[in-house]
Amino acid sequence: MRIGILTSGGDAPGLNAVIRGAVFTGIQVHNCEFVGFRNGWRGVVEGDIVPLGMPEVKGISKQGGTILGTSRTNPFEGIGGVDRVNQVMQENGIDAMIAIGGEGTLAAAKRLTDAGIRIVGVPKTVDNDLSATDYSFGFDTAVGIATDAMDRLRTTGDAHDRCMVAEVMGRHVGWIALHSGMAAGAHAILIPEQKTSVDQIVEWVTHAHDRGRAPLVVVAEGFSLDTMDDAHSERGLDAFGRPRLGGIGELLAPIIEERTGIETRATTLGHIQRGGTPSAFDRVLATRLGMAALRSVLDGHWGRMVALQGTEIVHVPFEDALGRLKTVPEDRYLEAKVLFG
Ligand SMILES: Nc1ncnc2c1ncn2[C@@H]1O[C@H](COP(=O)(O)OP(=O)(O)O)[C@@H](O)[C@H]1O
Ligand SMILES: O=P(O)(O)OC[C@H]1O[C@](O)(COP(=O)(O)O)[C@@H](O)[C@@H]1O
Ligand SMILES: [Mg+2]
Repeated sequence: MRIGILTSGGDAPGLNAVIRGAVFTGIQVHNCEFVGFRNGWRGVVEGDIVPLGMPEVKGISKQGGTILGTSRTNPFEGIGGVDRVNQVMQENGIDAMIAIGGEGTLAAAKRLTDAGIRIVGVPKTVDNDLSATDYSFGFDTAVGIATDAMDRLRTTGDAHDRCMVAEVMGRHVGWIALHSGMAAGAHAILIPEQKTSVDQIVEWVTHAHDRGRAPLVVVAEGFSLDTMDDAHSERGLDAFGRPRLGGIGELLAPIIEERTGIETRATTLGHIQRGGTPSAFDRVLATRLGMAALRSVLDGHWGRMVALQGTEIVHVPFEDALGRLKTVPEDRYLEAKVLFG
């Protein structure tokens, strides 16, 4: 069998380990052949294909980014569409595809599978917001990087007796903020799921400071104060019409400083959280997902994605991952909240 692999959407540490897991098992155990589509669906639509054999995947599971490149191209736009995808697959002798990507990638994969194209999905999200998988690769790495950054912010905060605000990723959900904030002993964790007042934040910061602490406030980029309708966005829309988030930490810092009288600094971690080498956990998870995706292809599980449930890798229909975000449940937030202030 000849299988095409693509990575689509924002990158996440572990993409290369998924590719290696699938290619290694496919070639060594099942006599499959592979090609890579370059830059996500764009490579599918444009027929931009590269060889993908053992030499290409050697040693890549520890590499960040994706050896295939990625994009946010919609395969139904421009010259794309079902007929074009079928044509490129036929011309290149490709029997099936493994699509690694986020909700949009899987939505595209579902539409193509509904039209008869043979696709298996692998969920990708650094924010950990896809339903039907307990964790996605990249999330553990991002939490590790954010926690390390907060440990560092705490020592400089202590030295100057300052309040430090750390802004982390999390467009719609606060998983990275919740986990890294808990790990680093934050005095307040602000997430998109829980609108919060300035008064409440000021109370937590003041209380921590009164106990002799340099307060650490962790805020997800998608967080809104209770007075805001939408997440803070001051840099317009991206090429796909989504508001560019970022800057809520910088917005909060002067408010906290003015209201508490404690000197306050904000740091935005940004794409550092997505770059570089994946954690051991993410390498193992991603490798297992890649291997399972290959098994799903061999078993003909079209229209399904592999997922982690508990400690098992299972496969679920694309629709189970679509349309419903995996948000931080109230009880997980309340559990963390006990530690605030
Ligand atoms: N219903 C859809 N059909 C086809 N393509 C889609 C659909 N929804 C989104 N996409 C495409 O998938 C791209 C990648 O999105 P996604 O996989 O969610 O990555 P990310 O979450 O990192 O942005 C989107 O930018 C868009 O072009
Ligand atoms: O800068 P980019 O590539 O547009 O992406 C930024 C967005 O991607 C994210 O990192 C989410 O990525 P995931 O889709 O992997 O969860 C958000 O936290 C952030 O808003
Ligand atoms: Mg996403």
